[in-house]
Amino acid sequence: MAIIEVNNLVKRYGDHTAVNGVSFAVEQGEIFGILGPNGAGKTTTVECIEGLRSPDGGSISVGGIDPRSDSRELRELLGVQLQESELPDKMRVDEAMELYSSFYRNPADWRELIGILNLTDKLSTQFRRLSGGQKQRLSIALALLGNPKVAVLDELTTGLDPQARRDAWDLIEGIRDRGVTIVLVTHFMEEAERLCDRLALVDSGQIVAVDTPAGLVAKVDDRQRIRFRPSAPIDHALLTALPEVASVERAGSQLVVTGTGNLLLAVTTVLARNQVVAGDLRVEQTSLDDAFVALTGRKIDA
Ligand SMILES: Nc1ncnc2c1ncn2[C@@H]1O[C@H](COP(=O)(O)OP(=O)(O)OP(=O)(O)O)[C@@H](O)[C@H]1O
Repeated sequence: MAIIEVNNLVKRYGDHTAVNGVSFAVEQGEIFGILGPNGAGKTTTVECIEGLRSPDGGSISVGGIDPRSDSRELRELLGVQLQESELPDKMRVDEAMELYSSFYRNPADWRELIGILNLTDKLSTQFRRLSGGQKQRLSIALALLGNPKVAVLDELTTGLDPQARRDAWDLIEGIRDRGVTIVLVTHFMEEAERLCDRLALVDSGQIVAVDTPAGLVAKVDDRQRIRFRPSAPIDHALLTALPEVASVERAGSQLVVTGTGNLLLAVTTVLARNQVVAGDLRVEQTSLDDAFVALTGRKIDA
């Protein structure tokens, strides 16, 4: 069952159309990713879902509610991550949790949330003294305070170090396991691939594709890549002559052969026939990164 439905959403800033006819549905209980490069219209789309911006066209339903016409009901249903600048520097963690709890009819037990988010020993710490990862965790705690059915997390892990990012991923999976539907805005491929049940790829205000990470990769092609270090020089023409091979490139001392079908068997047979041994051989499947490039014609700069 869809908990969020976005139909033909249009949002303009002056004569710039930031979101241009976007439609998708988020199913209850999933982690739904919105992935795209800077300026693609991701934040504008979720701000319309959050009722923070008025669409110029199309319709949005969150649990049957129109975000613009019923903001009070929406607040009980939808948890929104605060931006860093929205918390006073000198406010302590426990003060922030108390204050924001008072905004909800049926707030969650904030001490339990703080425990889950591993911030119990920071209760009397001022916001400005928290690390980047701790600030992010606090913003997630605040987003979950109202026991929302849906949490919108925008660029949650930007600016975090790799370990803090992985911790945040575990946390998000834990929240989903508690039954919360999550809309995750990101421009990190690895994050999208690891976390999202389904993904909308967005580029220049439009949806390019919506599918599971594996489905997006399969949409593009079944191309494979083989990397190896040849034990002796091999004439590239011997490999490019194979019907399975699309290209052969040199990368330092390695050869990278791209192709389809039973590429591995075809390539290793030619190598063996020419007394060449393939050292450090690796077979790489198409990644979400490759899929994005194939579908949009450009790379996401992450
Ligand atoms: N308040 C605003 N006024 C004018 N233009 C805006 C405003 N907010 C966003 N834009 C423009 O609309 C486009 C989409 O911006 P948006 O922030 O939605 O993209 P995004 O995909 O979230 O990118 P980012 O990852 O950089 O946040 C961009 O070209 C941006 O410059």
